[in-house]
Amino acid sequence: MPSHVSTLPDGKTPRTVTLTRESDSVEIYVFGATVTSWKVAGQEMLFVSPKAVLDGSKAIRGGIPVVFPIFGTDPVIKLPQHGVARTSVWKFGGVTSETSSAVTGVFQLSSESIDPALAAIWPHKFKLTYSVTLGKDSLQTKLDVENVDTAEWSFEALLHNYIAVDDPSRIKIYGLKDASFFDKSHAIPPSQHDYIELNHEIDRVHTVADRSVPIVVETMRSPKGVVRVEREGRGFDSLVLWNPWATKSENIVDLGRDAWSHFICVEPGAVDKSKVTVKPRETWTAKQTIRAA
Ligand SMILES: O=P(O)(O)OC[C@H]1O[C@@H](O)[C@H](O)[C@@H](O)[C@@H]1O
Repeated sequence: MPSHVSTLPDGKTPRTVTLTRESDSVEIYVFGATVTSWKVAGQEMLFVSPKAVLDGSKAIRGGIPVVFPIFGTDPVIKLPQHGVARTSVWKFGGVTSETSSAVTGVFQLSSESIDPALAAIWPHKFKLTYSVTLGKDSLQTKLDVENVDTAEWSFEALLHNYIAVDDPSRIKIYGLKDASFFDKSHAIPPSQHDYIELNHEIDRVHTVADRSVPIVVETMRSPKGVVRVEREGRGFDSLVLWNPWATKSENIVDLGRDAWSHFICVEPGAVDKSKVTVKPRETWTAKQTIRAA
């Protein structure tokens, strides 16, 4: 069986979907369409906080939350931080493709099914389709944003990957040498190398001109110690790096004391200067593939 759906105690409402192929698997909560586990030959590649809230009352701390239609907060659009997608219940549209090398599950969210209070703040009509494909040593997630309204609107979107690492001060991140950035934390100076190393918190929004260059993280784990994040399509021009380090993580209630030392967020997106405008009936598509080696 390529997929398994677990349900809430009523026995009917889907809670998680698990896709499997050979000894690999991916688990997705319908709450937020949040990927909460990706295992390659049994090894977990993503971080989920031991204090993550999984009952649908709060965005899940870890895995791959989907950020839409704002990134961070917006002084004009008064939506909650990172928007509505990560805290809405998505519909599982089923397994749409299964070959010997990959299996794909699809999730949908439309403006009609978000919290009416949030829809009143951001009243644009949209359809999101999120396709999760488990391949050999790879996880691909594709986001389609369709404007089903009568006027154009703008949005930000981002895939907030929490990549599991053992010690963020030992990792190296390649692929951002020529990228411009602004640093929300103003914590670390630009790297003198062709990689980024961390010894402090980081909260940086990069604009990446060349999407064909993958972001490569040497996680120093074993056996799969290299994670590549590739971006395809016209969509993801931004790349955010985030880790709150010890001091800032004290204020994050669902993170836990030392949890900051087990992840680096590597987040492809279309945010800030790369904000997107879609016309009526237009669909914007962006895709990432994460590979483990
Ligand atoms: O705590 P949240 O809402 O999940 O956000 C976590 C972080 O997400 C990052 O993408 C932002 O750049 C950070 O500024 C933010 O703190």
